[in-house]
Amino acid sequence: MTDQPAPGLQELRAARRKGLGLLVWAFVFSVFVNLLMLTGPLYMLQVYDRVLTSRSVETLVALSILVTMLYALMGVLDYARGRVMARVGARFQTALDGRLFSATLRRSMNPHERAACTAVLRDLDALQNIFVSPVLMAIMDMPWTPIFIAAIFIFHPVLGWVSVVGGAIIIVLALLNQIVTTNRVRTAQIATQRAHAFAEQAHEASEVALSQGMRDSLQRRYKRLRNLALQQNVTANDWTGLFTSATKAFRLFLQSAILGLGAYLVLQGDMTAGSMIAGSILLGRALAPIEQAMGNWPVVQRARAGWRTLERFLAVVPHEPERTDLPRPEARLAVKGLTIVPPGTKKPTVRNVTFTLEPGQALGVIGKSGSGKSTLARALAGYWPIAAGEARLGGATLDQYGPTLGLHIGYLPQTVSLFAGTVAENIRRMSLEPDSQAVVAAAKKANAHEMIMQLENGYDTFLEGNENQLSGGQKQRIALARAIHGDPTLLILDEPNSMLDADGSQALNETVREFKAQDRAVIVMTHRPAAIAECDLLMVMDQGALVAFGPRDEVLSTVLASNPKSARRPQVVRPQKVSM
Ligand SMILES: Nc1ncnc2c1ncn2[C@@H]1O[C@H](COP(=O)(O)OP(=O)(O)OP(=O)(O)O)[C@@H](O)[C@H]1O
Repeated sequence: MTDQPAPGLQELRAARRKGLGLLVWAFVFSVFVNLLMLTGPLYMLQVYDRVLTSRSVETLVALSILVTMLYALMGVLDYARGRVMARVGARFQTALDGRLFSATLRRSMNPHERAACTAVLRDLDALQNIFVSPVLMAIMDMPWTPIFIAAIFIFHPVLGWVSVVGGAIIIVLALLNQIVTTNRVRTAQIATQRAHAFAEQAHEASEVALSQGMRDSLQRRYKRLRNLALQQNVTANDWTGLFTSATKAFRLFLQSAILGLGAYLVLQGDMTAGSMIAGSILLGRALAPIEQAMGNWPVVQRARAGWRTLERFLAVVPHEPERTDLPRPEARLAVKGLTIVPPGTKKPTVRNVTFTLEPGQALGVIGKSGSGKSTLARALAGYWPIAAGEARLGGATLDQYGPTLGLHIGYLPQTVSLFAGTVAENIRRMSLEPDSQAVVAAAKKANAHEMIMQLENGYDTFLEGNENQLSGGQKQRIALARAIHGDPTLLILDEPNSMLDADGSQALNETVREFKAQDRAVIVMTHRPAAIAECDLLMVMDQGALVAFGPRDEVLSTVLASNPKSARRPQVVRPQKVSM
């Protein structure tokens, strides 16, 4: 825990350091690759000044064999450098993948942040991408630019100075490129992300989109977003392209200018023809990294923007504190003054709720739509944070269990989500360790076993996430089996029979009965009378407050049976253990 870097910038730097050893190797390869870049100019120099003057074929052959070998070596080293850089990127990505996934998962509980969470994962890709793009290698080659230009000075000082001025103009173009395009590229990226997010949302809601005649409207909205993104991308590309082309043309011109100037100096007898050709080639090599970096500048800008976003994102998601594993708790739930504020909002939707649930009891929670039942379920399942008050399971607060809370609580949310995987994998909560016995036992308790056996491949039927071949009731039964899997101490079921038929409902009640018999506890949030058949206690909620609590029949008769609308006045019946 103590050796963990601080969230945010320190984490990113620590991830970058993971590849430092390899980066040193890439740099060493770069040194040799750049030295070998001198092969071409030196060959020219020798051919023009030695071979052509001596007319020696043997020298030409010997030089050519040497050059072939040197180029082959350069190719090998350049390839090795590329391989090493790809691995540097892989190390960086691996160092952050797990932490980022867990951080985005935690932030996803706030619906306003979900799109940003997906975007952050893409930011990591953009950062990893820079290691495999040619731009980083071009940056590694840049320190050689002044060395190559210095070598041109050896041929002739005039050529050297022309190269310096030419190089300076190219650097000014590169800086201008950055100044002019940075904001434009960023705006274009944001617009593109918005269009992608909209498309994803539309795909998820394809059922309603296609059945409610929304296709054209959605398509028009998508096209509007795409056109906006396209316009901005085209503008950004135009500017980048302008600078890239200007640089390329100027570099080619400069090479020819050096050649022309060199020819003049040769005519004046100030230098040899070989130096003239070698100088021109050397200038090309000196300026190539700048040109290459400019051509790939959008990759750098994207990565820089990604780095900043990741830094900000990780800084606000602390590391999960390491917790001492607590033993399996007793099914005693003590809730005191519980107030819950949904993530991303400020107003509590459940206020000051107090109650106790003993082992062997089942509690039904009823109330009008929007009264706070699901909010309570989410907080008790450890999904939403508790704003005030506390909830203790077996004497420990929920957060003291850390991630192991899920082992002790089985939670069936109101909206069922299944993952891409087999039925068995879904029931065993996507664990990588198969445990067929526990899976089948959970499915049997959830009355899902027979239904699963009817599927094409039984427990090994592959489900495509939420959009799969199952009916609503079938999904609910599999999700119930997932909640029961691992024999949790407390079972929290939010509208568990909203999609079940009479048999399913009956089986659910049997499961609740079995849980109670094993001295565990169950909480059922529901609108349906059938779901509270096994409940000993009943809680009535209204506008986020507990308005009645006590033995089921007492609460039903005193609060609801008389006048459901009067349920606003608290009529709390003291909790007590109901004899069974
Ligand atoms: N993610 C959220 N962000 C902000 N407010 C929310 C969120 N989810 C629910 N609420 C608000 O919390 C209140 C209680 O909602 P909740 O879903 O807990 O009610 P419920 O009793 O379960 O309703 P239903 O019976 O319709 O499922 C509502 O006013 C709702 O608008």
